[in-house]
Amino acid sequence: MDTEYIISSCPSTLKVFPAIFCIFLGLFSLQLYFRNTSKAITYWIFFGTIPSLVWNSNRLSEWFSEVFGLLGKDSFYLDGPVFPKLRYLVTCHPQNIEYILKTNFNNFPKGEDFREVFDILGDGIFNADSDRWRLQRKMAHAGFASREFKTLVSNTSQKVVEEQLVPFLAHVAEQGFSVDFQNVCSRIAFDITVSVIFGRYENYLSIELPSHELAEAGDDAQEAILYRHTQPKFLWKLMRMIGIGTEKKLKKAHKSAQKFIEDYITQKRNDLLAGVTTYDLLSTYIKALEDETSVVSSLPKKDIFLRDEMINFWVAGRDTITSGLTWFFWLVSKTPAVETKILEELKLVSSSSNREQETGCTDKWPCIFDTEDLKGLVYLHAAFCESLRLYPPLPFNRKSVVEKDQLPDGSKVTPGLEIILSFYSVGRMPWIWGEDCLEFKPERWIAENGKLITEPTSKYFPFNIGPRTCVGKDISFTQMKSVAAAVLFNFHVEVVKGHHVCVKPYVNLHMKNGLKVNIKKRSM
Ligand code: HEM
Repeated sequence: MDTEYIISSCPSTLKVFPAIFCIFLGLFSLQLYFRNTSKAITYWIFFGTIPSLVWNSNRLSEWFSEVFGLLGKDSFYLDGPVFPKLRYLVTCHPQNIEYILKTNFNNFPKGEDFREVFDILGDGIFNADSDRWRLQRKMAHAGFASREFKTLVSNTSQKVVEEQLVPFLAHVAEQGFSVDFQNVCSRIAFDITVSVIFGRYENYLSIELPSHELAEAGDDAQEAILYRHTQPKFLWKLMRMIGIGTEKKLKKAHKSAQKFIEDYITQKRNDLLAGVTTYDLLSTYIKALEDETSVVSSLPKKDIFLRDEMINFWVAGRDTITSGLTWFFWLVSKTPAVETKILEELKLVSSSSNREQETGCTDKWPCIFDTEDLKGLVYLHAAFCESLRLYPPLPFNRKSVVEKDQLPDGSKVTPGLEIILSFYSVGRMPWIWGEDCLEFKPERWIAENGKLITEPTSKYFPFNIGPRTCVGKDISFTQMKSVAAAVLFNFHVEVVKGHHVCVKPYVNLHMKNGLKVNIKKRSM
């Protein structure tokens, strides 16, 4: 074919080419449509499953569970628009999850997409992969495992519960008005988290229900990040470039959070220079970064690292504890048999002879439990394991793929595909947890000898598993048990009749309408 011919036939080529392209696109989409459409999930011509994804974006966790249930299997693909190509594998298959998070961990990093969506976490541990992550993990592990830090966690939880939570609830009980318990949990989680990370008491839970710029920045950021999860990348990037909508809100929230944390860091440096001894995470990190023998001393841009790491810890702690507590109280309030057993256990601990001598707890109101008491609360611990199974604060995790691989259930994964691990759905499949999987049964976690069962970890992922297991798992139980023991023993929490509980579209699993409750004082 000579050049002259090509030029002379150009106008008709220009007409024919789009037509050929459209026919190809149509055939390809039809093939996709006929191959995949089922009752469980609709594949649309040209758009794949993206319309279904967008349609269900405000109830992703529930939608995934419905699709798994209808398909009767633990994995399915979500195909994006034909052009550009987007593909997800959604799975709740326990062996797949174990393979991705543990057995072949190195093949499934967080990846670039994760970092883009969560860019506000900067250089922090959640966004890190490979060697950089290993270094940060080592550092975090050392901080969380220290005896002094664990003591600080117990003391601060007890202090915040005694000085803020109990007086606040006593006030609500006296006034007789109803209160949004999710808001109470969010405020107490904020105060507890800020106290262990920054060594500060912000009194965000107090009778006046004050506003707090850092807490509000966190809420705004969550909303915008969820939007990024459910919209095509080009759309939110365009919004970010122009500075409109949720992206505008996110930018403001990010700046505000950074400024707040930078101020905390400056004040902490001054305290340390003045010789104040503290064991909160911020102090530990400042000291380590200044110590030339420390593993993190070689890190570049130390100030940015310090700020971003603290933002990561704060985000990691606050919203998970809020979610863990709120769903727990709701489940307990609607399961009186469980509440009775928790109270019996608390009564036993509160009236143990040693304790009575030390605190005289049975005679006085309110009764606050300390770390030693909490260790003995097996049934309460089991109740938390069970509520986290049904309502994991982080309902899913995302992973990318480095090399072509096949998962234990036979699903094929290739680079470019994103894998969504649906922790929420794992706890809700009858073939994984039994026909009674939707029932709240702490007994699932207690062996015949009365000890806690740890075996179901092969199908239990609320804290992740493998090398990236949550570093805050132990402190979470201390904090949540400390709050739950004090609240249940001293108050009766009753959900307002007719209040509708449903899941909020958020990165963390929160309640859309909050949790409206009435509080009454309880004397045991
Ligand atoms: C009920 C409470 C909690 C739950 C259910 C929970 C759950 C999780 C999950 C699922 C992950 C993995 C996330 C991912 O890979 O993207 C994680 C990681 C992490 N969690 Fe938690 N978390 C809780 C509380 C906390 C607390 C209180 C802290 C600290 C203040 C904390 C600190 C972290 C950190 C630093 C990581 C990152 C670990 C890494 O990437 O190596 N978590 N958590």
